Amino acid sequence: MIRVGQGFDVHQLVEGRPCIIGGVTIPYEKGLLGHSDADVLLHAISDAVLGALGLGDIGKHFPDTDPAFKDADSLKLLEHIWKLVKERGYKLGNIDATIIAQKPKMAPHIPHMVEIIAGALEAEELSQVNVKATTTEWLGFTGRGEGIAAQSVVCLVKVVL
Ligand SMILES: Nc1ccn([C@@H]2O[C@H](COP(=O)(O)O)[C@@H](O)[C@H]2O)c(=O)n1
Ligand SMILES: C[C@@]1(CO)OP(=O)(O)OP(=O)(O)OC[C@H]1O
Repeated sequence: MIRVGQGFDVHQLVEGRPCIIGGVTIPYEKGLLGHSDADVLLHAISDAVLGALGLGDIGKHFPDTDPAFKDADSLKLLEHIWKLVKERGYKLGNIDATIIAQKPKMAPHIPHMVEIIAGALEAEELSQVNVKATTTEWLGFTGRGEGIAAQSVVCLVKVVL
């Protein structure tokens, strides 16, 4: 039995915030705005995982009106979601994700993001986690550097005992 989910998220780029993407703090003049640490990639992955199991979305589990999640570490939120996956008897098949950003350059940071995500989702091998980046060729809100988007697809596999 396999289950598939997809996730999409956007956060605004502003001055005075850290730029945390995929659990990695990327040196950049701006950072992502949100109630949590605004890790747009981990949010897209969280939504994909929740979607695969029919468990709603990240806002349902961690409301942005709840002070408990102010400046929350999105890796911790993903780890909590992963417990729900394991409780239901699933493990990671594979995950594919795309960061949509004109700047900063993601490529040097992607191997570190993959390691972090693979750790949180208890991947058996790093090839189960793929992270990509693309610009939008200066077009739209991402192209103008107003924000960063991310999307993800995840496949979960039922553990056979
Ligand atoms: N923020 C980004 C965007 C892109 N990359 C890498 O550059 C390649 C070319 O991007 P295009 O949008 O021109 O297709 C892309 O395949 C990524 O490897 C990046 O590192 N950071
Ligand atoms: C993560 C949460 C909760 O702190 O806040 P944000 O950082 O605003 O992120 P978003 O992707 O808008 O939705 C989920 C929120 O409930």
